[in-house]
Amino acid sequence: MLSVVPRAISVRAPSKVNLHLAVGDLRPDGYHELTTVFQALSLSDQVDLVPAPALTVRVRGEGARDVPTDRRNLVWKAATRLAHRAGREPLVEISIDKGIPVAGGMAGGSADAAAALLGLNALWQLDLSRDELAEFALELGSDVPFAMHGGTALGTGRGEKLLPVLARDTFHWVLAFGKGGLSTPDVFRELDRLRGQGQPPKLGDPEKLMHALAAGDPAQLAPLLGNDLQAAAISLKPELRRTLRAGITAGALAGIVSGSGPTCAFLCADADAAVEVSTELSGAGVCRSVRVAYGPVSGARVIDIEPIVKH
Ligand SMILES: C[C@@](CO)(OP(=O)(O)O)[C@H](O)COP(=O)(O)OP(=O)(O)OC[C@H]1O[C@@H](n2ccc(N)nc2=O)[C@H](O)[C@@H]1O
Ligand SMILES: Nc1ncnc2c1ncn2[C@@H]1O[C@H](COP(=O)(O)OP(=O)(O)O)[C@@H](O)[C@H]1O
Repeated sequence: MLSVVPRAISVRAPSKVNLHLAVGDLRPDGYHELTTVFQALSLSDQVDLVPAPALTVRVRGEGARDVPTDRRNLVWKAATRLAHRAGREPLVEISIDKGIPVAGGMAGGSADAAAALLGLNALWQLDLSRDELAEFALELGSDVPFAMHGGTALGTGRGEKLLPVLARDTFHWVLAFGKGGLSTPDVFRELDRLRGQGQPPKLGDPEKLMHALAAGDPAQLAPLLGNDLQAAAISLKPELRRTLRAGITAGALAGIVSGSGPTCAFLCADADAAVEVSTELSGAGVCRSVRVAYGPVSGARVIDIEPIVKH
């Protein structure tokens, strides 16, 4: 009998932007209750997995120097936990090609973790269901379940309770990467501090925003984008104000800080407008680099399997 065993697997892992990020109260477990609308974007990392004599993580690309290659890397955690569950050693080399900015509020580490879970499930032929993988995903981080899910989704709880949201057509974005990153816990802590002083006001519910998504109308969506963490990110990095202004001056419909920042995401009228905004923003000297992207795209997906056929 012939059986096909994967020799190497490549997984594409998308970034995300929070179109709406309402932060509720701090819970006893140290997390905040969220109501968020995620959109998965075409800006991605690629994660390649190949059997190896020992667990090894390699990182290249955007911000690679700032990414740990030991047990602190989320893919390392994904591999050891999945191997433990399967009763085997995590003998795999994981190579990450980063396109997503590190500590940029675009969930790059979460994307890689989701990719590793999906890729190892295939490489080790574990046959775990999406629901079983989702449990591992949440243990690795609040954003990892969405990185597996993709598309456009409403997230509640820590952001892990996901419901798909209808988004007609494709939305076009320009992303301005910040100089340096921001730590997610620091930004949540700063929001708690600002709220202790009585500001900023909290976002309402995302109902209107979801109508605009269903209509596929960027002009209708633009004024409804909102992020409770934005004030905290700006408080820690005041130069973000200039970046946000520069994107609007360059012709974007709206700009927000992506998640905990410091990446700024600008919604544009269409693909041509996004290219124009990105060119102008690149010349404005208000950020480290600029990319165009579109969404929604699917969650982490196996894009290539190199098979060994066994007799
Ligand atoms: C803010 C968001 C918005 O999508 O993304 P990023 O901007 O970081 O990408 C997420 O909530 C981040 O998710 P993720 O980066 O996976 O965070 P985790 O590792 O789970 O948590 C890191 C820390 O962030 C804070 N945290 C995170 C999620 C949450 N619902 N409440 C929190 O207070 C906690 O201090 C926690 O210890
Ligand atoms: N595979 C990974 N890619 C990027 N960062 C990682 C990874 N694994 C662990 N990290 C750590 O997680 C931190 C947050 O990274 P990242 O997911 O890129 O940002 P954010 O939480 O802002 O979306 C980084 O500073 C880095 O130390």
